[in-house]
Amino acid sequence: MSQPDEVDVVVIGLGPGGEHVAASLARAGLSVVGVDRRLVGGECPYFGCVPSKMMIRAADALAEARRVPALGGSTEVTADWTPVADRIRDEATDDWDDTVAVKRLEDAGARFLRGTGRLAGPGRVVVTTDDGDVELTVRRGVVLNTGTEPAVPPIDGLADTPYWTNRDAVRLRELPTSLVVLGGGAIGCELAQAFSRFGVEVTVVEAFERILGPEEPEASAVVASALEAEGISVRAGVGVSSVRHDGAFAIGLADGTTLAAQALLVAAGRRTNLGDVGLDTVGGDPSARVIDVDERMRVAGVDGLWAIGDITGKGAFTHMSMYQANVAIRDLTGEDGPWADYRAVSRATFTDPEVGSVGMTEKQARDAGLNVGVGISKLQESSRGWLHKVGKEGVIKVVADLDRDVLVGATAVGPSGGEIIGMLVTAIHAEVPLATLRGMHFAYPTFHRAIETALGDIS
Ligand SMILES: Cc1cc2nc3c(=O)[nH]c(=O)nc-3n(C[C@H](O)[C@H](O)[C@H](O)COP(=O)(O)OP(=O)(O)OC[C@H]3O[C@@H](n4cnc5c(N)ncnc54)[C@H](O)[C@@H]3O)c2cc1C
Ligand SMILES: NC(=O)c1ccc[n+]([C@@H]2O[C@H](COP(=O)([O-])OP(=O)(O)OC[C@H]3O[C@@H](n4cnc5c(N)ncnc54)[C@H](O)[C@@H]3O)[C@@H](O)[C@H]2O)c1
Repeated sequence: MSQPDEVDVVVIGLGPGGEHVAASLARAGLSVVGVDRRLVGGECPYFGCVPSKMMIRAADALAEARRVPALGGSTEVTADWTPVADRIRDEATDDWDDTVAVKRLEDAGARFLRGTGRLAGPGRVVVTTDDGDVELTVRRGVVLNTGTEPAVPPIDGLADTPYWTNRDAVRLRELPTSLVVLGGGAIGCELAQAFSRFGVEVTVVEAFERILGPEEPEASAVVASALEAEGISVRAGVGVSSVRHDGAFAIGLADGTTLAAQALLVAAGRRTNLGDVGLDTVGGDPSARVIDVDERMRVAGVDGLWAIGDITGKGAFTHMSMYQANVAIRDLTGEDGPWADYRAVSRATFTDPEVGSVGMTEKQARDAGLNVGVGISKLQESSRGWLHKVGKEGVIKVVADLDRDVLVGATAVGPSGGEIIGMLVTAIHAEVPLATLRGMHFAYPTFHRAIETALGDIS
């Protein structure tokens, strides 16, 4: 190992946020090294949001075409996976090649090292590359953005089988005839519906009592019945107890039944990449599942260390990684905030119907001891829902803190649920009084007009 290089900032892990931090700080004139052992940009562009949303866009187009007979004519829909597989390769991932992203980073003025980065004591980082170890001394700080890997539960026999994770699912050239999806979270539900719409026979197995566990129960119910109406079998409240593969999968469930399928997709959550980043060398806890950060994204109790993205446990979303990146950039460049605030974190799950949500669920608000009021309206009972006819099911649920007279949480399930939620994000973020919200204009006949009904229902 040669003499350590001295730099201002090292970013270990270049997910969406880490890439943004490295490029922005380099553009601001700091000397920056960005380190990634896989692809610059992380999970989202290559294995996550982007390829999955391309699959979903195509699947939704097929579903809309199949709805034509109920509304105005006839269609014959022949699904073809080839354009989707091609688009993922050509437009999204460059066939899982990050040359463009590396050039973008280097053009911003950062140095890129492909390898595994590890803290090696205060102000020191060692990067293990194919050409040996590179030692770096850091003047200003290290930013961790090491993200997650798919979690694979310790199920009898599973490890010895050719199961897929999201990283395999987005690379498929050809679809299986049948698929079991282990896990009914966001990944499981989104991909289950996309594959089903391309003709795959899909079963979702979810150990918790309902799919989309972090969402409101009303959202889980609407999505579960939409999936079932399309022919997806949803087995909630039962875990997978064994997996065997002998040409095809035999998946044993805890209730004694066995499912047969050509393919198995494991979508059972994520494992944070924190075990091998050398947290122990700076006084951190190497066995921590998530890393504690303050409002400036500084790691609690460790000088000169910032963390952003999924590893902070504040919400495993690209927009969270980018939000926290901007906070860390402000702190590292000596700006005066604004600092991180998580009251109005929003998310969209791109099932059809879509689930948009923000802030607290009713249960979270009650557990927090708030004086809770809840209002609900059903999209299918709104004018727009009635007009929409097929695919009209949905629900708006708002959760209010009656003592403060503001909303603290909301869910919008239905066509464009992820867009409808936008105004409720503003309401919660800006703490708009309920009386002000109730006095607004809501255009007729929009889906978001159902929010007015939900506000009127709060009790
Ligand atoms: C199928 C799927 C669909 C998704 N859809 C959405 C969506 O629609 N909307 C949304 O907001 N979010 C979505 N997500 C979540 C989103 O992908 C992540 O929240 C996002 O990528 C942010 O992650 P991150 O910044 O923490 O890092 P990641 O994207 O996980 O990147 C971390 C990077 O660090 C690197 N790394 C790890 N350890 C080291 C080390 N020691 N040294 C060097 N490099 C290292 C990894 O190689 C990786 O490139 C989806 C995820 C999946 C899997
Ligand atoms: N649209 C989006 O924003 C989007 C889309 C996909 C993923 N994501 C992010 O990625 C994260 C990971 O997604 P995910 O769906 O993998 O995780 P998740 O934790 O949300 O869901 C995993 C599900 O698997 C179930 N499970 C675990 N072990 C099981 C077993 N042995 N048998 C049956 N079920 C089992 C869990 O009960 C859980 O419901 C999400 O938390 C989300 O933040 C976001």
